[in-house]
Amino acid sequence: MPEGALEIDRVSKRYGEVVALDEMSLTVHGGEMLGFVGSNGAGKTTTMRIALGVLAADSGEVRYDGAPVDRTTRSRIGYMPEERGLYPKMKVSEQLQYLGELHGLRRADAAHSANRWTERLGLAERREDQLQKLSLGNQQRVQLAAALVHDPSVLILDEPFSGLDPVAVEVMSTVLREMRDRGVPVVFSSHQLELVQRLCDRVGIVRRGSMVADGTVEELRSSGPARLTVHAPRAPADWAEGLPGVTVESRENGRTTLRLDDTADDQRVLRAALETGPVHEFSRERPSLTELFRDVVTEEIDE
Ligand SMILES: Nc1ncnc2c1ncn2[C@@H]1O[C@H](COP(=O)(O)OP(=O)(O)OP(=O)(O)O)[C@@H](O)[C@H]1O
Repeated sequence: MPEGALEIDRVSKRYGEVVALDEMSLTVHGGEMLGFVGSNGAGKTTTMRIALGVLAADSGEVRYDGAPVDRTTRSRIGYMPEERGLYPKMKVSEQLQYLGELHGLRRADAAHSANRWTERLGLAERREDQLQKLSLGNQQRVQLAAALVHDPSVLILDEPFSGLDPVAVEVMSTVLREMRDRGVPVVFSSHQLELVQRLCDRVGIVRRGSMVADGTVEELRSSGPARLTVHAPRAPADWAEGLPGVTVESRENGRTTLRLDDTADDQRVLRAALETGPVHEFSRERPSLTELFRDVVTEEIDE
């Protein structure tokens, strides 16, 4: 059972004047699924391509199981590129078998694995079709099969869920969870934050080529600002103004939504609300991953 971690250690990369990665670091442990999120151009694809070795870093190191990734370990990686790089005119099963052999499987094992994955991913009926005759969603399933056909020890997937229908999303999610449960480190990029929040053990948020937040969804959520909803129907409009660490986000029908930073004291807020009359609701919520992400992106725009 594969158990090694994939480590990306202070990797930097420039394209001419453009700094694509600036000391990017991330670790995915065996048996862990990491969601890699960030705005367009933040550096996700560049990181993954460097991890796979199709692109060279200017500095930094990529390790698997403690050792720098070399040709042998590279062949143990299953990769799903963003620009789906399969042969349009080749038949599905031939293509998968060929890729399996390219990764070192014997012909019979590659054929067996190609059959197994096409069956598993609902492509059994399409094995003899040219890839280009398949719908885009089915082509994507073939791409996943191509990443899996050699039974990889590491899985790196660039936006594997984009453009998939809900059934295909479930198939993809189940397969990725299974790989994770078998001890494989799984990392995928996505802009579908609810899906990332639901599936991933850990999330890394990347901004301008560096990791700016990394942790379990719960850790990230508890590190972000809390939100408080207070229903005090008799409170005047300005009741929460001037409370330290508190920003009023909205107010509607006597219900005020407040954002609390680390210096805010929620009990002081409660006392201030009670001074205005009855308080029917006082509930504290942590931000969703979408809100955290928006905060990071907003900071980027503000700078
Ligand atoms: N071949 C290239 N030549 C020049 N600049 C590039 C090249 N590839 C990427 N870049 C630049 O590097 C930066 C990082 O791009 P990258 O594709 O890694 O981002 P990303 O996070 O994957 O974005 P997206 O979510 O849009 O896929 C961007 O500024 C991009 O314009």
